[in-house]
Amino acid sequence: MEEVNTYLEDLKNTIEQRDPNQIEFKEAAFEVLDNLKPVLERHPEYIKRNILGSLIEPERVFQFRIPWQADDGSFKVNRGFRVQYNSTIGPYKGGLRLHPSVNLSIVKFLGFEQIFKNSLTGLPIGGGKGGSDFNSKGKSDSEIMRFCQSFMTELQKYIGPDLDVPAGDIGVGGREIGFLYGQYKRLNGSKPGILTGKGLDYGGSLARTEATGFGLIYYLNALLNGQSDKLAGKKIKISGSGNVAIYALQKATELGAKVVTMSDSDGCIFDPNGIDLDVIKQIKEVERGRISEYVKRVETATYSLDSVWDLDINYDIALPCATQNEINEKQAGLMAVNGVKYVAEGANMPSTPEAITTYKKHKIIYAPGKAANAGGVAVSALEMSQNSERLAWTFEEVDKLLKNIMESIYAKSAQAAKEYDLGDDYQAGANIAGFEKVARAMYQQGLV
Ligand SMILES: NC(=O)c1ccc[n+]([C@@H]2O[C@H](COP(=O)([O-])OP(=O)(O)OC[C@H]3O[C@@H](n4cnc5c(N)ncnc54)[C@H](O)[C@@H]3O)[C@@H](O)[C@H]2O)c1
Repeated sequence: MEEVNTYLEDLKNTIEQRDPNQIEFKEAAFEVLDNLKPVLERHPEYIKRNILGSLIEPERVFQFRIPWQADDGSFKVNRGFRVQYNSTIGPYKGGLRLHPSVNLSIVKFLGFEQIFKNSLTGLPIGGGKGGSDFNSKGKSDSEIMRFCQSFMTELQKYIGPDLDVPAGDIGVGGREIGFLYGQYKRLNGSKPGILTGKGLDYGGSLARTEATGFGLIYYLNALLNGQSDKLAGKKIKISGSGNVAIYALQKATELGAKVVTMSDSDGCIFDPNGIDLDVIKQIKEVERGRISEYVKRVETATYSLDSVWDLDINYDIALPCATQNEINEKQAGLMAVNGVKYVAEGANMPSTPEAITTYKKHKIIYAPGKAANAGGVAVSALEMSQNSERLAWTFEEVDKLLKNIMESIYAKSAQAAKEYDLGDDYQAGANIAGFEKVARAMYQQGLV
């Protein structure tokens, strides 16, 4: 016990000394370290081999500049990253994020989370992440294309179908993946296995677009079943209106729940009758407009500049699907007042540590992103399988596998929580179940 505490404290001090300013990375790493205490008590050999010392340090980090030309002829320069975090159980796998907030701390936190998430899927994929501080808002298609071409001109030196396979994340959807793939192909020839989230016409998988949102709802459904509860009739708040949010809305509505809010970085909408999927898809996927447009088309809805999480209404389930640290302690407290029973994260780390403590205090059941949003990377791995086979599976085949994977992630997390006597703590359950596979593999591979 004493040995475990000392070991974990030493690791935290190491992180603090090496990267004192990496706030998001420290938040993600400290959470995992705290949750792994009981595992280390059972497995002193992991301390002896310093498995966690290796796990917290990325195998490799690339940082580079991305010069590109704007439509007005001016020369711009952004900063690009790729963190190859851990390849113990397979090639590095994880998305690329384009957002002005992107820095090394954010890419490292996402890459670190990805190790456990990918392990939980049961598929042979390691953890990685990348991105740039490029702001897509207001950019023309040509500017996006020139930026993506320049990004890939550097990134292509570090990736490969059996080495590191990036995908989309915030700011990187089908359009960006198309431009990135096109540039990769110009430089290296046709290799569909180099990226996932590709268009269906050039090696993409059916159901990849829907995967994270659908997967979130499949996980939630399994969680509710485990509590002898059901999704039909539940009132849900969703934040965000991007890829994850839209397909979570679709599947939740199909299964009989009512989603009453969505948002973007400007504000949020509230529609007591349930958000209209077709209107959202038209605004966000076709017109690439702002969410405020919704109230011009749907009479029953209202728009406000507040965060979704400050809206004082009664509801049952919170699905944060926008960005990291979007829910603070006060907003988590409001959830308890509003009668929320479950929080399942579509986004990565959307709840601050204080918010998570508040959920637990009020017995709100909490499903962390690394388990609940693993559907995207799971179908990305299925896209890699299809690319290797030179085959394309049907939507139904992929969707069925996705559902099985999400149910098994819930079952693994619940089983780990039970095994370590942690009750309904699915956060610790996910961290432990994700870690155990990677730790066993690292142990078998020796000094890695
Ligand atoms: N796309 C995937 O397959 C996938 C998989 C796993 C996890 N995620 C995570 O899900 C989250 C959303 O990703 P996405 O792919 O839907 O991105 P996206 O770019 O399609 O959508 C992001 C959404 O969040 C909103 N948003 C961004 N910052 C905000 C803020 N500060 N306040 C309110 N809204 C804000 C944007 O307006 C947009 O609606 C991210 O945390 C991402 O890492 C995505």
